[in-house]
Amino acid sequence: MFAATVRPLFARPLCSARPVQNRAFSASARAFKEFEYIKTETKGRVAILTLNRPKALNALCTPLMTELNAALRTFDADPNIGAMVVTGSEKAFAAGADIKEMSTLNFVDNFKNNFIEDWTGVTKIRKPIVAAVNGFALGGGCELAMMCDIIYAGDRAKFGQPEIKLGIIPGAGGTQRFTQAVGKAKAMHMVLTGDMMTAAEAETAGLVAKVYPAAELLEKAIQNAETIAGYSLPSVLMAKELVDASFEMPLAQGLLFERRLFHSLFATKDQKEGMSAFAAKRKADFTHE
Ligand SMILES: CCCCCCC[C@H](O)CC(=O)SCCNC(=O)CCNC(=O)[C@H](O)C(C)(C)COP(=O)([O-])OP(=O)([O-])OC[C@H]1O[C@@H](n2cnc3c(N)ncnc32)[C@H](O)[C@@H]1OP(=O)([O-])[O-]
Repeated sequence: MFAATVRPLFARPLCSARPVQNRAFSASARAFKEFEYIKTETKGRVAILTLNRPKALNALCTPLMTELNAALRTFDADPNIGAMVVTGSEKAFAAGADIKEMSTLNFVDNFKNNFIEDWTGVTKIRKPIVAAVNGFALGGGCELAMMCDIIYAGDRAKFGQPEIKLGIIPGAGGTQRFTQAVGKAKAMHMVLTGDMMTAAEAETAGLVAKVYPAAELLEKAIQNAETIAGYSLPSVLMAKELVDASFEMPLAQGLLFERRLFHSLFATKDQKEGMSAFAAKRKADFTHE
C-alpha cells in the first residue's frame, strides 16, 4: 500500500466539491479507491480508465487530470499490466478543458504556475495507451486523445479544436499533434474555423486508426489492447518509443536508433521464445524478460 498525495493547482477548484488529497490505493489489487472523476478496472493485462464527469461532458479540470495521471502512472509501474485504455462516455470522451474553471485565470498566474503542464503526464507513460473515443473529443479532449498512442473511434464520434470560438487557441497539442496527424490543410481549417470532424473524416485524415460501431467501440478497443499487452513488453515499449522518436529525429538517426534497439531485442528471453514458438507452430508464451 502506498499513498498518492495530490495538490490542486487552484485554490478553489470549481469541479471539486471536496479536497482531492491523500488518496490511498492498492497497486497490487489494481483497485483505486476514492477517485471522484475517473473509474478504473482491469481485464487481464489491460487497465481501463474511464473519465467520469458526466454532468460536464467530462470537461477536463485539475482534479480529474491529477487522478488520471496518478492512475496511469500506477498502471505503468504495475508488472501485471501491459496496455491501457482511456475512454469516456457515449456522449463525450471529453468536451475540452473546463471553460468555467479557466474563465477567471490570468496570464501572469498561468505563466508562473505553468498552467496545464501537470496535465500532460500521459505523454510520459511508457506502456501503450489506447484512446477509445465515443461522442465529443473537443479542445483538450481531442488533445488528450492525441497524447494517447492509438485512437479508436465510435462511428458517431466528433473531433475538433474549437478554442478559437472562446478567444483562445489550443494549448496542449491541437496546433502541433493535430497538424502532424492530418496535415496543414485540414489542421488550419479545423483550428481556424472551430469546425468538427466526424469519425469517418478523422479516419480518412489519419487521426483515427479505426472506426467501430459506437456500441462495440470499448470492447474492440480492449481487444486490441489485449493483443498488444499479450506481446513481449520490452519489444512493445521499444516499438512505441521508436514510432514516437520518428516525430523528433532526422531519418538517419531514427533508422540507427531502430537498428540498435532491433539488435538489442535478441538479448531477451522473449525473442528466443517468440521465434521457437513460431518454428514449433505453437503460441508464444512471453514472460516479458
Ligand atoms: C490533456 C491535456 C489537455 C489540456 C487542454 C488545455 C487547452 C485546451 O486546448 C483548451 C480547451 O480545451 S478550451 C475548451 C474547448 N471545448 C469547447 O469549447 C467545447 C465546449 N462545449 C460545447 O461546445 C458543447 O457543450 C458541446 C457541443 C460539446 C455539447 O453541447 P450540448 O450537447 O448542447 O451539451 P451542453 O448543454 O452544452 O453541455 C452539457 C453540460 O456540460 C457543460 N460543458 C460542456 N463542455 C464544457 C467545458 N469544456 N467546460 C465546462 N463545462 C462544459 C455545459 O456547460 C453543460 O453544463 P450545464 O451546467 O448543464 O450548463
